[in-house]
Amino acid sequence: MGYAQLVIGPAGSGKSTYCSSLYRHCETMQRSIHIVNLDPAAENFDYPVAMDIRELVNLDDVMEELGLGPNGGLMYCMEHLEDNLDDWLTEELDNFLDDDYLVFDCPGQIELFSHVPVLRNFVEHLKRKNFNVCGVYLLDSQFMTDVTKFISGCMASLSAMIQLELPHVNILSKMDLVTNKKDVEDFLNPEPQFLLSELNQRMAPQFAKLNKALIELVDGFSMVSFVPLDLRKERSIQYVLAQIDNCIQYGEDAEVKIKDFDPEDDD
Ligand SMILES: Nc1nc2c(ncn2[C@@H]2O[C@H](COP(=O)(O)OP(=O)(O)OP(=O)(O)O)[C@@H](O)[C@H]2O)c(=O)[nH]1
Ligand SMILES: [Mg+2]
Repeated sequence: MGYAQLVIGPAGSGKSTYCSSLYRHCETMQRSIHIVNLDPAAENFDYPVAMDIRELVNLDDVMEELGLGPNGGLMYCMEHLEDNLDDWLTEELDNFLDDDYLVFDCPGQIELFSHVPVLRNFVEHLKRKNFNVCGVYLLDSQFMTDVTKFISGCMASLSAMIQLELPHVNILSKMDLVTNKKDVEDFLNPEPQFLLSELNQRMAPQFAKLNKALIELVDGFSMVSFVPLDLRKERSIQYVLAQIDNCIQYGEDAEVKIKDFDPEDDD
């Protein structure tokens, strides 16, 4: 049984930064973790890249040869990945051990969840290869200070959740940039009733019924829950990781390994 996180979320939400911080955290904890780059447009990495989509397909070549722009080119690359699940991906996964923990750093294009089944098929492939997979959805805390942005963030996360049908953890990234913690705390675990009244205040009266339906939808999918992440704090990274590990039932085997270490060596 392998373990995997699929790190998704809008462009610039902090996915790659999260991956590199997670890598460093696990290094300190003497815990083995492998970060995979699934973004054909990525150029600089702060983590050792254990597997790289750019070895399969090159975005610059695709754009030049097919006359595509950056987004069309990226979609082509991802569809190329989808066509190569059975050969390229299977071969690459063979390089890992049975109980390895992989973290997939994905591109941020929203089309990947709304238009094409590539990530869904990618996940299905991982499951067939015996991976326990968790969707880790990052949202930038900068955009979480009022109810309309909160709802639109929830809807984007929900669309990923519905497409992928994975255990799903929502993360509020870049908490170090939040000056007024109270503004954001309102949205970490809000009461549906609070959201509805905020939304009704913001929008014209004719939207009242729609607002109610939206809040019920988001609440019904248990979406209204975000784990804050402050990368400056080891504790915060540890907490987020524990939530995700719990989702993919990573732990029992790991405990055996931790016992192999001499606790005296740790501090
Ligand atoms: N202050 C702060 N900045 C962050 C944090 N995480 C990411 N950033 C910054 O936000 C920008 C985008 O971060 P990335 O990690 O590249 O975001 P991404 O989601 O991988 O972006 P794409 O791959 O383009 O979709 C960069 O300038 C980062 O330095 C954080 O926790 N705190
Ligand atoms: Mg990135």
